Amino acid sequence: MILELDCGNSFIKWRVLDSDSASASAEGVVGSDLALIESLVALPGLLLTRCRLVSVRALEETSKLVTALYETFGVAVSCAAPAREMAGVRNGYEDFERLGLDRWLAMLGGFKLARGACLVLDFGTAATADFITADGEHLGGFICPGMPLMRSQLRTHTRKIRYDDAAAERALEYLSPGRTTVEAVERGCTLMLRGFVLTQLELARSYWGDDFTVFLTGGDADLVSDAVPQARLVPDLVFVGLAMACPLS
Ligand SMILES: Nc1ncnc2c1ncn2[C@@H]1O[C@H](COP(=O)(O)OP(=O)(O)O)[C@@H](O)[C@H]1O
Ligand SMILES: CC(C)(COP(=O)(O)O)[C@@H](O)C(=O)NCCC(=O)O
Ligand SMILES: [K+]
Repeated sequence: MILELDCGNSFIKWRVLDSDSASASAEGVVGSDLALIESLVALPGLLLTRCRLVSVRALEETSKLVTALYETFGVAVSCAAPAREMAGVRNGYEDFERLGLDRWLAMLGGFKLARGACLVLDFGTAATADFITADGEHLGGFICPGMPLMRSQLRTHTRKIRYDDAAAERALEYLSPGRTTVEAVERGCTLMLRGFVLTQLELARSYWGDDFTVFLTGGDADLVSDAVPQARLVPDLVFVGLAMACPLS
């Protein structure tokens, strides 16, 4: 069985593939290395043969996790690394190693699925947009605060914005003007994300007309999907790219 990990700034997304790689036999989202190991240990009949991982965390933090996986499961870990070019996509950053690896893998996955120009939008701790032309040239992208960061900035820098997760979830059933603090903040931040999406779409249209594919991924992709009915919602887009960047044979 193959373990796949996507270590973002807030959460580790994991899944276990059967050895034929065809289907995920288990998956989850956890907040720490320890919680990951616990979830995996609790799986009946787990026999890991390989592991591939992408991380946007500090090298030291990632190394710790790699060591813990080796010590617990005896599994060697293959980590995605930056590249100037891969699978027909050319990294557009001045310094290719500085492009977030989750962005890079989502781009590889998107370009493979679209077989043409694409706009890849990822809604995690940060919200990111990346533009790839039909011949695989990465034009660059944009980074702005995602939902978790917008919330926590408001909370940290005001005296009176405080509410719990359950209230936050209820507040997002509608997007009409808020009549409580939680509604005003949750809906306001959601509209910021949607505004971000619409601006990226406008730019993509100015480059490619209607001839491009939009991908939505990341934990908060659902919050914006209504605003882009033509988009492909692909929650595991980073994992699609991870398999391309870390082939295991
Ligand atoms: N099952 C889930 N577990 C945890 N967070 C989730 C889940 N579904 C959606 N989210 C939301 O996704 C966001 C984090 O997205 P994610 O792509 O995991 O971020 P990152 O890659 O930066 O760690 C949070 O705002 C969180 O509330
Ligand atoms: C932009 C990001 C913070 C997004 O991280 P995430 O929200 O997925 O945790 C990450 O891709 C990153 O650290 N990138 C390096 C900076 C860059 O891409 O320019
Ligand atoms: K991510």
